[in-house]
Amino acid sequence: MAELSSLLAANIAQGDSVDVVHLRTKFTPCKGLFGEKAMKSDETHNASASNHLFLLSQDHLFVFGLEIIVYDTQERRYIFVSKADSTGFQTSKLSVLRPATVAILLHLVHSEHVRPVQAKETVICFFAISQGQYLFPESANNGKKHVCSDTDLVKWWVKVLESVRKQLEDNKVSSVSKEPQQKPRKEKSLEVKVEESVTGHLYVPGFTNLKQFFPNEFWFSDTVFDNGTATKLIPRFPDDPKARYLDELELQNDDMQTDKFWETLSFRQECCSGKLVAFFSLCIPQVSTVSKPSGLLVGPKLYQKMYSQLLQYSFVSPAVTKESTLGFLGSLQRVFARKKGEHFRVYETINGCNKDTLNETKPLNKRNVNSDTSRPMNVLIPRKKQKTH
Ligand SMILES: CC(=O)SCCNC(=O)CCNC(=O)[C@H](O)C(C)(C)COP(=O)(O)OP(=O)(O)OC[C@H]1O[C@@H](n2cnc3c(N)ncnc32)[C@H](O)[C@@H]1OP(=O)(O)O
Repeated sequence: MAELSSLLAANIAQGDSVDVVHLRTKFTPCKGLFGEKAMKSDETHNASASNHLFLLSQDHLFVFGLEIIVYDTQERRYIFVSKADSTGFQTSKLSVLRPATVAILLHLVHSEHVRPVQAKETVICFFAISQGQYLFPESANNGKKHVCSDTDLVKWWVKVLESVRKQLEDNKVSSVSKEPQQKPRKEKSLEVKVEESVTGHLYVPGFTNLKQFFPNEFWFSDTVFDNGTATKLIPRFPDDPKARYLDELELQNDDMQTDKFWETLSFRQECCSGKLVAFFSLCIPQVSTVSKPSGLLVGPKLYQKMYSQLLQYSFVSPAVTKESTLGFLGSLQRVFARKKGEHFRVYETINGCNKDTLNETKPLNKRNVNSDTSRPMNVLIPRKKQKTH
C-alpha cells in the first residue's frame, strides 16, 4: 500500500478530512547536483530530477504545502524536501501536518524510479531553517500560524522522520537484523550481509549535543555522505546553505575531504549567522515495492507558472486565504478542463466528502494578487516578526 491517498488516509487521524493537490513533473536530466566538473567526469553522478508540489486544504483553505524534488542517480535516490510551510488554518484538533508529511514522504520513497530500484538506496534529505513563511505569502502575519522556533522545528522533523523510519521498518517483509547498522555506511568496501536498518542522521554545524533530540539508537549525529572529496560526494540542492562553499572549493580545485568540510562549515557565514541550520537525512537501504506515481503530471513550464502563481497570492486572513485557495484551484481546474473535461477534479479528498470546492473557484482576484507578475513576492524573507505562541 504505497498509493498517496491510502497512505494519507492511514496516517491522518480518523475523522480528519483533507483535500490534496499534487503537481509533478516528469524526470528530466538535471545538471549540477554534484557540480559541473563531477558531472562531466563521472557517469554515476548524472541525475534526473522530478519536481513535486503538494498542497493540502481543509474547508477550502490551504493549510499546508510541501515542495519536494526527487533526484535519481545511479547510486541513490535523493528525496529533497525543498520547502515546508503552513497557513495556520488547519481545522484538525491533532496535527494533520506531520502525518501528511509522513504519508507524502513514504509515497515518494516507493514511487516511480528511473533507474533499477534494487541497485540503490534512498536518502530523504534536507536542511531545516525556521522562517516565517516559504510558500504562503503574508501567512506569518495572519495571527493563526504557528511558526516553530529553531529547536521546535528540529523536534518537528525528527518526529516526522522517525515515523517514516518506523513505518518502513514495520513493513519490511523479512528482517535479518533490526540492530542499527551504521558503520558499514562509511566504509563502502565492506559488504553488508545483514539487512541494514533505516537510520536517521542529523548534523547542526556548531552544535555538539544533538542526542537530546533523538528518540532511539537508530539516530546518529552525522551525515550520510561517504568519505572522500567533498565536492564530488556532497550534493548541492537549490538554495542550499552548503552549496556556495562547495562551489568555492571546486573553483579552487580544492580536494577537501568530507570530514573537514562538515567541520569547517560551522565557521561559514551561511551556518553561523545566528539561525540554526539543521541538515537531516533518513537513509533507507532498500525499497521493495514500487507504486504508480500519483498526482497531476505537468510540463516544467506549467509547473513553474503554477508555483509562481501560488507565491503571488496572500494568506493574511481566513477570508483572503479562502479566496487565494479557490483562485489557485480555479486556475488549475481551467488548465485541466481543457485537457480532460469540465468534471475532472484537480484535487483528491481524503477521509471525507467535502462539497465540490471547484463550484466556488474564481479567476485570479486582482485584489489579493500582486499585479507585477515579473516581481513575485519574495517569501523567503519574512517581512515582519511573526507571532510565536
Ligand atoms: C525543509 C524545510 O522547509 S524547513 C522549513 C520549515 N518551515 C518554516 O519554517 C515555515 C514556517 N513554519 C511553519 O509553517 C510551521 O511551523 C511548520 C509547518 C513547520 C509546523 O507547523 P505546526 O503548526 O507547528 O505543526 P503541527 O500542527 O504538527 O504542530 C506541532 C506541535 O506544535 C503544537 N502547536 C501547534 N500550533 C500551536 C500553537 N498555536 N501554539 C502552541 N503550540 C502549537 C501542536 O500541538 C504540536 O504539538 P505536539 O508536537 O505536542 O503534537
